[in-house]
Amino acid sequence: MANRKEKTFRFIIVGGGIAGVTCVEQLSSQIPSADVALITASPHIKTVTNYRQVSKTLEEFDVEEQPSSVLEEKFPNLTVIHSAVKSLHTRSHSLETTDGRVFGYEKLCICGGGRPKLLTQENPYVLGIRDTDSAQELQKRLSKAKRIVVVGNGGIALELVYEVEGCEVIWAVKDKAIGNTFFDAGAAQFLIPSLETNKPEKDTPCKRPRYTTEEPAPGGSHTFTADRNARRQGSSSTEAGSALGPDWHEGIVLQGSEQGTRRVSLEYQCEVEKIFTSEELLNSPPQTLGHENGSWPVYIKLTNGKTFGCDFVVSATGVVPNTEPFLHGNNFALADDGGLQVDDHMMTSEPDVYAAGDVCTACWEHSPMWQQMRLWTQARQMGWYAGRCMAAQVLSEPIELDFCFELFSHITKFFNYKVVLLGKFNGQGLGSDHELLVRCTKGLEYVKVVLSGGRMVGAVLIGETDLEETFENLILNEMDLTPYGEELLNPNIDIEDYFD
Ligand SMILES: Cc1cc2nc3c(=O)[nH]c(=O)nc-3n(C[C@H](O)[C@H](O)[C@H](O)COP(=O)(O)OP(=O)(O)OC[C@H]3O[C@@H](n4cnc5c(N)ncnc54)[C@H](O)[C@@H]3O)c2cc1C
Ligand SMILES: NC(=O)c1ccc[n+]([C@@H]2O[C@H](COP(=O)([O-])OP(=O)(O)OC[C@H]3O[C@@H](n4cnc5c(N)ncnc54)[C@H](O)[C@@H]3O)[C@@H](O)[C@H]2O)c1
Repeated sequence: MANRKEKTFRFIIVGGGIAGVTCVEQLSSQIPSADVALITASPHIKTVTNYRQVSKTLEEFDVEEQPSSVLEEKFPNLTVIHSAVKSLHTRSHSLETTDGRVFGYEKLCICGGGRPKLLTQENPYVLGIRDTDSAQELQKRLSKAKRIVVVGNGGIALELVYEVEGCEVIWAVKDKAIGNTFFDAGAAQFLIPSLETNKPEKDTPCKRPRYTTEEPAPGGSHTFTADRNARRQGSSSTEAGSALGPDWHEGIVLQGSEQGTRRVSLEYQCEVEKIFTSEELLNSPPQTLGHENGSWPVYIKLTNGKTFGCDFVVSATGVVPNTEPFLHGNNFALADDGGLQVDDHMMTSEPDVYAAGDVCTACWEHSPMWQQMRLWTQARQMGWYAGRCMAAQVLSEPIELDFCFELFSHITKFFNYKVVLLGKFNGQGLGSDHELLVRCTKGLEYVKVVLSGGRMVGAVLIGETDLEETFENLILNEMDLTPYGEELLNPNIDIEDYFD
């Protein structure tokens, strides 16, 4: 490295997202005298506000973008450096930023997050959503759009197709049902009517002790149209805000160029074959257009043979860890998903280098009820725990894997329903060695329990079920539930009293 070290810090944290900021807060509170630097490429930092511990492992909070001065005022020994890390030299314990400065560290934590795994990087009509800028770009482009195509079947796609109004949405999913990263086909079936209306239909609980689903035919499609006024009546009013947080879409207007209804057409079990610009289309065989006219700026051909013209494509196809600047010349072990492998102390394979949040992959032997998903909650938990591990090492204190990694838990909202996911909520990794109990009341709630060897190992709770704490306890206690059988989901039994 040509440049000399400007300063050596005891701790450097890279990344001003939830993982990095939480790590800084934890370290600075535990060792207030330590010199800490936060190096971040973004002008603002993300902080957790209104934190609420819902149960032993479930937590809820808001995410706010704030100026970094807020953090510096709180922690006098903290220096925030607004620049991107260009290269890391683990042997000399130093890193270089894009503005040519070099900083030394005793301990480093990489919290560089992830970036959208776009269908293609080169096409200006293909958008990804990650931060405030990309959300604002989406809002701007949407305001002039008549039709968009959303590709992907995870969190962003679920939120987007529900929120967009005044613009036709073609939603292309690889799977047989919607929301494959969070739900199975049964939950998807429960949610689908919300695309047409938000009015809850009052039915009596229908207990479905064994699980059955009706799947769309391969390559099948469905169109859902919602009445905007009906939807407004059903939804509670929300204040607009500028921060991209768990309710990121509530801070921006996702309104297309037309007034009125929401219209979502679902294309199941298909992927993207090709994306054409209108110029490229001129040079392709005439049948490529299908029933489309040639006046859209971009066209997308799906593997089910259909071609759609649209104003732009949203690629909601997951994230890739932001590892590039840190790899060259170093010897990091990478996981299959491209993340920096970390052990049960959030340490990477390089000495004195830790990692947390979306950039890392948890490679310790997980608790049977936990799995990594790239979520705000886990970014916060990992950042917090990485800070504790770094401090513990410096202070020569022992530390054990935190309890939050015992049980996977996530609380969120999809299609205006509260959604709680616990443990192996989709029977992940259980093969055929599990059974499901399902209770479903159309428009009101969907409760699914995953049982293995008579014990509850996971649950999906959609709606105001109020079951999260009891089910969390049943999973953590590993209680044999065989004697209760299907009574477990009997709506006429107050399950809390049952297990008191
Ligand atoms: C639209 C959207 C909605 C979401 N909704 C939810 C939700 O409802 N619930 C939920 O739990 N999760 C949600 N997520 C996931 C959640 O945002 C992420 O899991 C979480 O933000 C990851 O935090 P992080 O700190 O690891 O990374 P990030 O928030 O990505 O932060 C990374 C930071 O590192 C900085 N950085 C990157 N490279 C460098 C470099 N070379 N040098 C210096 N700095 C660098 C970046 O500028 C940034 O400040 C959503 C994600 C998106 C995109
Ligand atoms: N409420 C929430 O909890 C929430 C909301 C939004 C986003 N998030 C998180 O933000 C991150 C980004 O969200 P996301 O929706 O992009 O990712 P995701 O991982 O949730 O979903 C990605 C989806 O894209 C599909 N996919 C991948 N490659 C594809 C391809 N080539 N063609 C078609 N489909 C493809 C996958 O099957 C999957 O359905 C994720 O970590 C997600 O968990 C969470």
